[in-house]
Formats: sequence, C-alpha cells, structure tokens
Amino acid sequence: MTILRLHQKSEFTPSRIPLPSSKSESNRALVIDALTAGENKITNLAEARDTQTMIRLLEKNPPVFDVLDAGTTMRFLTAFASVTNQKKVMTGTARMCERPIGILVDALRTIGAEIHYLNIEGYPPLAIHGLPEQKSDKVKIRGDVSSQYISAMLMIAPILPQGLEIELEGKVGSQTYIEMTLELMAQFGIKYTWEENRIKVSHQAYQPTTFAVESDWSGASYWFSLLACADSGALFLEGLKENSLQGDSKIVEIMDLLGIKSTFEKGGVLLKKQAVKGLKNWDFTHCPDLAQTVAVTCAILGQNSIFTGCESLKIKETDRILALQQELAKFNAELKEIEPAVYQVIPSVTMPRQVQIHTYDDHRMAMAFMPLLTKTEVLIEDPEVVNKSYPSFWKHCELLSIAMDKPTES
Ligand SMILES: O=C(O)C1=C[C@@H](OP(=O)(O)O)[C@@H](O)[C@H](O)C1
Ligand SMILES: C=C(OP(=O)(O)O)C(=O)O
Repeated sequence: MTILRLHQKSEFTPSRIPLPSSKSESNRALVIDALTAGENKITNLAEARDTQTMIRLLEKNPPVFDVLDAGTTMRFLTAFASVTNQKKVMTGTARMCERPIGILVDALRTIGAEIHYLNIEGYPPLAIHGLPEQKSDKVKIRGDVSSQYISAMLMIAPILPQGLEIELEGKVGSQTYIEMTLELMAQFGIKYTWEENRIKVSHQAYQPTTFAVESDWSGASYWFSLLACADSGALFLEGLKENSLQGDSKIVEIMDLLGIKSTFEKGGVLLKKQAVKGLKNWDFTHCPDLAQTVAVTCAILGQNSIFTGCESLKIKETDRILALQQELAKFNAELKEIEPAVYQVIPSVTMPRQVQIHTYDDHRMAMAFMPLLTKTEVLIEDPEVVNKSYPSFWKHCELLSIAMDKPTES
C-alpha cells in the first residue's frame, strides 16, 4: 500500500485549476463515434483511466474486453458489442464482477442478443455472441438500479433496424445521466421523443459532427469542498459552463448553502467564500457521485444534514455508505442510517491531529476526503486510486501549494 501525507493548510491564495474532462461525456462520445459511419471530430477527451480503457478497447478490439473498474465502459460496451454483432467476453476487476448487469442483459436479450453469464447469473463476466436479428422493438427497464443500462440501450437504439422504445419502470435514478446521453445523441443528429416514461428512438444514422468534451463537474466538486472547508481563499475552476450536460453541476446550488458563491465568467467559474446558509437536507437521486463530497464537507463544517436518494451508493466502486461511515468515524463524525437510503450526517466535534483515510479502490473516497487537510494532517492510502477519473488530481493540489510528502510504501 502507498500512503500520501497531506500537510494541514487552510488559506488559499486565489488560484486557477485546470480541470480534467468529463469521463461520462467522453465515454458516450466514443461509443457514438464508433457507431457513426463517417468521421467525427471529438476533442478534449478525458485522461481518466475509464476513458483511456474505452479508447484502447475500441481501437484494439481484443476478444476479451477487460474494462477494469469502469462501470460505464462495461455497460456501454456490452450493448455496443451486441449491436455490432460481435463475439466478446466482457470482464473487469473483482469489484466489477460484483456490480449487477442483469437488467441490461435482460433488455439486450429481449431485443435478440445472445449473452451468457460465465460465472454468477446477473453479474460479469459475460460471453456475448452477437445480435443476429432484432426480435423486439420494445423493452421495459427498471430505472432504480443504474441509469447506465438505459444509456447503453439508448445509444445503440438508432442502429437497430426497427429502432427501440424503452419503457422506464418505477423510480428512475441518475436521470440527469439519461438526459446527458440523449442530448449528446441529439448533437450527433439523432431525433427522439420522451413522453412520460417512454423514450422512442427510430432507426436512423448518427451524423458526423464536431464535439468538444466539457470539463468534469464531478471532479470540480472537490475544489468547491476544499474552499468551503478552508478559512479563506478563492479559486477559479477552468472550463466549466453554467449550462452543462452534467447533472453534477448541481454542486453550485449545494455549495451555495455551504458557503461558496459561484460566479460564471469567461473561461470558467470563480469560487469565493460567503456565509454558510446551511444544508438541512439534499436528495442525491440524480447526482449520486456528489454524495461523498457533500458528506465530508458537512461533517467538517458542522452541518447536521439529511441525505436522501442514496439507493445506488452501495453498488458503486465500493459500498460507499459503509466506506463513508468507516472513514467519517475516524474524525468523530457519523453517517447514520435513518431509514433505507436515508442518512443523517452527524458532524465532527473533535478533530484528531492526524487522520488516515482508507480508499477502498474508490477514486471518490480519496478525493472527497482531501479537504480534511484544512483541519488536520491527512494520510491518503493508495492515492493513485484517483486515476480512474482524475489522474492529475494530486498535481492540481500542488498548484494550490498544498504540501505533500512523496507517497511511501507501508
Ligand atoms: O452514465 C454515467 O456516466 C454515470 C452514471 C451514474 O451511475 P448510475 O446510473 O449507476 O447511478 C454515475 O454514478 C456514474 O459515475 C457515471
Ligand atoms: C460510479 C462511478 O463510475 P462507474 O459507475 O462508471 O464505474 C463514479 O465515477 O463515481
């Protein structure tokens, strides 16, 4: 295990942070590009490992698609390999093989794909044998497990000879990501309708276009949190736009309650400190990746908050609820279950002189706990975990003159 020591620092001189590109937008653009007959010009693709994995697999087209720990890559490429009628084994890390995929496999089988489970029913690894003939132009997909299944089906829908109608069943989580998929498809010329719980996409061709991936709002959230927890400073986050395809731009509203004023300017957003208004509760149904950032911020800022809509957090890179509970306890804060998927953050009252954060192979655990350095010395276990979405994260900490020791082996 490597450990990165972050020295305490609570004042930041106004600094600029060049954010990474969004892996969610990148991975959609890459799949759509692979399904477009002509030449697209896609710029600003993410350096994230999840995106680099997608690029490598699409370029090299090996018989086994090992997606490592990338959820979108697993789900999007399962649909892609099916619709392009390929024989493919889909696999990933041990954790990836614990993340459910049965809902997507069922939907693909309904439209005619031949897919077998190689180990446990409902989970990767999978063997795909192609989609010889479209058997149905309608599927029902429940929306409360992962929106990635719906995005995966949507992106392949125009390629299907009969198009596709998707009926969303029950509560829909991460809807902003479904909207992102459809908006991106629209930018590549696709027409669709979405009435109540039915999304219809007819058979049509993706139109070659130019598309620039936006900066990553999920990655931006950690800098909002850092400034919210700091005593003073200002930050300019480069490349963010007010009207984003990304639902995690909600961090602006959340952090407005937690003491950050955001002003959109040419080339990005300026963050300044303002009085804390208070965050009594927040629903994370459509922005689950912000939950860790906001939980840590509330715990540090003395905000007793109720978090709802946390259903999907247990099936991400790790069980994020358990991981948060264990790590918040290290500085005497709590994430208490009130009822299923509803939690209360009980903030820290005493801060130890040093806190060592276990990161559970989850990039967001490392990044979400970084702002703790405003209050104490922080040791981050396996800091390279950030590579999944934000490989330059620690370099960007250095831009803020956050002192850190070279990672040591232990
Ligand atoms: O489609 C996407 O790009 C994503 C959707 C979300 O997953 P769920 O739909 O599983 O909540 C999100 O947590 C993930 O980081 C990225
Ligand atoms: C959940 C995440 O990613 P994925 O599901 O694509 O692995 C994430 O980046 O927080």
